Amino acid sequence: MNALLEVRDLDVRYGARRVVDGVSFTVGAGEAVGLVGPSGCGKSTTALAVLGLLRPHSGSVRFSGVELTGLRARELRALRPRFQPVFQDAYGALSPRREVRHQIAEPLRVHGRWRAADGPARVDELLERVGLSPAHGRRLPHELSGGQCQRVSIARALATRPELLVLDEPTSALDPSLRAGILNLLMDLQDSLGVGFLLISHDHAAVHHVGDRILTMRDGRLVA
Ligand SMILES: Nc1ncnc2c1ncn2[C@@H]1O[C@H](COP(=O)(O)OP(=O)(O)OP(=O)(O)O)[C@@H](O)[C@H]1O
Repeated sequence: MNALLEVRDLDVRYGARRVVDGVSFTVGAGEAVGLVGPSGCGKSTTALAVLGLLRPHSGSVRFSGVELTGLRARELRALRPRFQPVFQDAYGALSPRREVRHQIAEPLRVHGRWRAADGPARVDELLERVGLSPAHGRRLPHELSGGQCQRVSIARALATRPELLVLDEPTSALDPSLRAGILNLLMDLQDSLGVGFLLISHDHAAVHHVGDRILTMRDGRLVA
């Protein structure tokens, strides 16, 4: 399997404090890799560095062979359609006053891929892909459940047909009854779209459910 994402000797510090210490791992094309560990061990910081949203002190993050550390914002933006984040607080990540179909379309507009002729059908297809219907697209976020909001976030992340999703605690804000639905959706998307995942969670059961491979982090280091 080709390494889609290759992280080598990642070292991230907040001021003098080293929070990620020599972390190395890969995610292959279409592979689901789980990153687990207790609260505060550095998982979210690793995710931010992988997404290019936080500059590491040292180390390398390569996506599809391209070194992300030190890229200019414009260069990173050009790659962004290929790897997309999904965060824990799906409701907070959505604008409260816009119908969700417009929010799903947003990455297409931002990256110049929106076409009036087939854009709306593409949004409906994305809604169905995540287990919602086109009618859900006409709702505002507060008219959806937490699980449905997370599905909208995932649909939006999929709009540009990314090869990798970086999901940081995507089920932690949800009722246990809704968690399994989202985890099953992720496995279904991996099968049907071939999209790879880096799935970050403190919930071992969730990550074991979905991950082809599990990385365990403690105090900023990978321990297994
Ligand atoms: N912006 C920041 N400035 C300073 N310290 C930070 C910052 N963000 C996180 N930290 C600290 O870095 C450490 C790692 O945080 P991080 O959020 O990466 O851990 P985590 O494993 O994702 O935990 P959680 O699941 O609780 O978010 C924690 O001790 C945290 O308090």
